[in-house]
Amino acid sequence: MCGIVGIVAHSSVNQTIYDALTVLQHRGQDAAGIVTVDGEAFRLRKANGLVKDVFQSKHMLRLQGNIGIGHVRYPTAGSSSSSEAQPFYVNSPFGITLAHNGNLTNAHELSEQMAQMRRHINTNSDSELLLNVLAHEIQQQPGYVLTPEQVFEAVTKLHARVRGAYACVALIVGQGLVAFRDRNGIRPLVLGKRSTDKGQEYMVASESVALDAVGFEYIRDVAPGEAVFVDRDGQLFTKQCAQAPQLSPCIFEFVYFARPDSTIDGISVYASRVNMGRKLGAKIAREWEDHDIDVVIPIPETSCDIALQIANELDLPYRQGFVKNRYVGRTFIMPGQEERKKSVRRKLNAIGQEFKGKNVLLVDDSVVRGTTSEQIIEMARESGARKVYFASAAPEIRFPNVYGIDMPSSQELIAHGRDVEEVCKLIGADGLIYQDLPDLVAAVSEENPTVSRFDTSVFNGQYVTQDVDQAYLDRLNEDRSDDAKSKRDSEQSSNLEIHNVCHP
Ligand SMILES: O=P(O)(O)OC[C@H]1O[C@H](OP(=O)(O)OP(=O)(O)O)[C@H](O)[C@@H]1O
Ligand SMILES: NC(=O)CC[C@H](N)C(=O)O
Ligand SMILES: [Mg+2]
Repeated sequence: MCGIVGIVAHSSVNQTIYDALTVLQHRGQDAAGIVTVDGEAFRLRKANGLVKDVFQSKHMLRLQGNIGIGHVRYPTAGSSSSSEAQPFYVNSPFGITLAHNGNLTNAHELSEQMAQMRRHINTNSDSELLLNVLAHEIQQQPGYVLTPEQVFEAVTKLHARVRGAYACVALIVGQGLVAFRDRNGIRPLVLGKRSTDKGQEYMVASESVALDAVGFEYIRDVAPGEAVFVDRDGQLFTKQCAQAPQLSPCIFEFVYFARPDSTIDGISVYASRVNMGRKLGAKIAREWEDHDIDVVIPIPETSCDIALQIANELDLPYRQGFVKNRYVGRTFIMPGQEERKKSVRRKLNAIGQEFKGKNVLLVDDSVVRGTTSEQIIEMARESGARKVYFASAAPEIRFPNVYGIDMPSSQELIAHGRDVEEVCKLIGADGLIYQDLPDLVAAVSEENPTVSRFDTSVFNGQYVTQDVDQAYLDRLNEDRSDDAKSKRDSEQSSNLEIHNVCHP
């Protein structure tokens, strides 16, 4: 996952974009970048690292301008090299820079098309390809000033070429800011506004929490397939640019990725997690009628709201048995398995008295590779737990994700090719229970019944773009499994970092 933000304001945007990125940090910890337009020049700062480390005062001072975009990255294509940090830039037409959340499923095809159009792509990032497709389509529009209709036509043509998941924001020098969401609306994107003495200001962001943090008012979610254009005079234009759009948001945003205080497509992430807890609690009461659980303990941080509701359902005490080190980030979105493994014990520590002599039910939002559950169960036993049961608010994850979550290889998923008993044994639990998929879908859609379809591919292998076949998944596995990545990243450490934009 990645986080994106774009702002058109009447005063400097550098600090506001920075602040918005800090509340989107949970979507990507690998790299961060901001581009502003200062007169006719782009100002860019991007590098590997967290927002607080990438931007020092000297960079902020150079990021002048009233219009800008930002990105936090969690790589799902290409490498982790800083040269693939975003936003990406092309100098023609006008000068365009783009930030992308998602993952394209026809990158190979696009790469061939770009070569035929004699457009040079310097990295393996699908986002660089997407920018070049946009640049190509804008290039086809005549004149020196782009009309909103021309921008929308370019996005319409882009939708016709590009497949997969993409929520994007782009700046076009001298023209304005354009943002768009793929025809399935797989990744989230919201639009907000702020009134000032000088007039209206607009902002787009991955999650509504970013609007809240910087004092923008939520207008609405960008619709699937829709494009938003804020021109150089600050006027807002919107248009549906895709054929047969159908909202199908990624359900994993609600399970894990998004912050609980965000609302996505009219669904409160927090409320959906409470519902997940209610439904899973009911299943535990039903299937483990004679259970001997003494206490419910969450695995911080994402599962806390879910576990509290399970405790309520089962009429059991809820205890914070693990303390989270607030200075360690999210484990699952770390780049390699070694790092992820080490991070669990650095991040979580048990409070002995909550475990000693007790039968505990540990609750997590999901079990993906099993990195967390395996170690956490071991820690609970080391702390004296008598029995350790485990509940997952998401069903078994058995299929790769191709839309912006780095789960490229089914072999790395602990539930792939295994039944619940086998997984239970592997993670070392005394009992394991998963949420059922219809219950998960109901938990989320209850909050907005107008959203009837979700991408649930990691659970059932049904990909909403309908273009993902075994050959694609095999190639993904070859390109991006943990082994392939570590080999490639070490080979590419000397990747040329070409940033032909004013760089503070
Ligand atoms: O089975 P695994 O491969 O370990 O992945 C699943 C775990 O990873 C995530 O936690 P993470 O530490 O990333 O973030 P959190 O603090 O938001 O829970 C998620 O909440 C699970 O705890
Ligand atoms: N997680 C994402 O949204 C990743 C965006 C893009 N595919 C990249 O790898 O940079
Ligand atoms: Mg977690």
